[in-house]
Amino acid sequence: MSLIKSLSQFGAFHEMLQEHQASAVKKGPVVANHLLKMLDTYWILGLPYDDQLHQSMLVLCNQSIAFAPMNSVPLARAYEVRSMLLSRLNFDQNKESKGVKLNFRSDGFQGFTPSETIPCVAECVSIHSSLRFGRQLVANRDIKAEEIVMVEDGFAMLPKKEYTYLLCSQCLCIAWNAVPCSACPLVIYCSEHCRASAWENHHQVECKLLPSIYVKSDSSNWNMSISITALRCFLSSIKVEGLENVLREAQAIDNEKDVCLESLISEQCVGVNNFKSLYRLATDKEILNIDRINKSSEFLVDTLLQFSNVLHNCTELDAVRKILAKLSLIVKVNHLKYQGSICDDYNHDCCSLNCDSIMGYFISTCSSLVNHSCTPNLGKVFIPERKIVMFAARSIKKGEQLCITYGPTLARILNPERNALLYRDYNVICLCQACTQDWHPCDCLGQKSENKKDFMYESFQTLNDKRFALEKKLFQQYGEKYEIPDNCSE
Ligand SMILES: C[S@@+](CC[C@H](N)C(=O)[O-])C[C@H]1O[C@@H](n2cnc3c(N)ncnc32)[C@H](O)[C@@H]1O
Repeated sequence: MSLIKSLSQFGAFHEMLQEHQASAVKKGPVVANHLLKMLDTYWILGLPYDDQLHQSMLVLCNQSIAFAPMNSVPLARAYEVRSMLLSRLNFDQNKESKGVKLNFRSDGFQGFTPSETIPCVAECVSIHSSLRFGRQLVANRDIKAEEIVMVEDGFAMLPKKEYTYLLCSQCLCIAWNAVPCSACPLVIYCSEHCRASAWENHHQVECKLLPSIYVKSDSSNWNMSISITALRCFLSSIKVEGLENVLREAQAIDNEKDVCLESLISEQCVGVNNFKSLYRLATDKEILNIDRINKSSEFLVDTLLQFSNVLHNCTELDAVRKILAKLSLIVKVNHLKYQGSICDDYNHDCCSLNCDSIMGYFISTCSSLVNHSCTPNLGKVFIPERKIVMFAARSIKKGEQLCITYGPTLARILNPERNALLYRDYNVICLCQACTQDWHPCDCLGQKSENKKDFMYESFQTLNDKRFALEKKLFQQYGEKYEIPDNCSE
């Protein structure tokens, strides 16, 4: 099954990349038909049908939709096959879109009183800074378990490479409606609305760059997802603020003596999803690593010059290179791994997906100020409309730092592997209590440390239970109730 899965998800695409140059990665009837033929082999193989197989087939079909020219016969054929697959999956399309369209109230979340200065966090949260952890969120009063402490919109999001043709490139919900970009074959959307927003925000330019970015990623160890997310941050910033302003703001921030402190004292720059707040996320310590990604930013600038006119007449190419390198670093250190919602009857999206699976990358500015702990006191859920919600996973005392776990499964991994992963993925040398006091079984010689180990596991369990309970509550309060197909089992 895994061979078939990988074949359907990305294999066909890479096969084509090997055969063609970047310039050839474009829509065309031949490729679209080829993908549909590959899909035919599934039927011929006569594998036992189940939701997972159909899901893999759906991905291949979506690829064909993405590669088919607009208004073409192959596009119509691919949509026909898709409808058949959806009916096999028992996913009625109308029901599906209802399932992911949640009806948020305009007055926000119940029990969430926004802070006056930073509206995306609750009034019970303050921002502090310390030598040990840098910027951090701290409870300014006792917080009860399950209280919501943050509701923030994503700044940029991107599906993981293997989910390119399953998830909406704009909001990361499952792209049941498979709305292709009318120009490039490398993204798929859940709705016309997401397609239009992405086009407006970044894709109008990104669309022309993606083919050469994908080809490069195939032939190097370069972290393509980080770079594309950084590119999206850059493109949406210049869209909103203009290139000149972005260059000016970046230079001003580069000249600041203490970026962390500056962003703490400048209210405008904390908790606002704008270029300044994002660019201030890179700390001096992290910037030491910037050389490692300079090469990829050089490539991005070259690609921007070759395939777009956004840098037309720009004389400060070195400055743009630096901004892109710094944004890549910021994305690398601050991105959160996007997970779908936990499986339950209220969230259809999860029914055929592994709920632990990491499906994409998410970055926003305020969530980036939350440090990691291997015994976290906050949980987080991603909800439709590109939002993240953080909540207290247990009661929290006034003065306690608010922490999440950066990786959903990290707490189950023992040290030293856990620390190695944190360093590799987030540049974090973890100074949380569990790590500094060696709360791991290798050192569990006495009863005391054994208890601590248990506590750590328990805290992870509690976190998951709370996440589950809160998610359920949120969806019940704010999500439109809809009927679940009878055979929609986990
Ligand atoms: C997402 S940022 C969190 C905000 C950060 N403190 C700041 O001032 O920008 C991640 C960075 O915070 C620091 N950090 C986060 N969790 C940490 C931990 N458990 N121990 C030590 N440093 C941590 C590391 O420098 C890491 O690269």
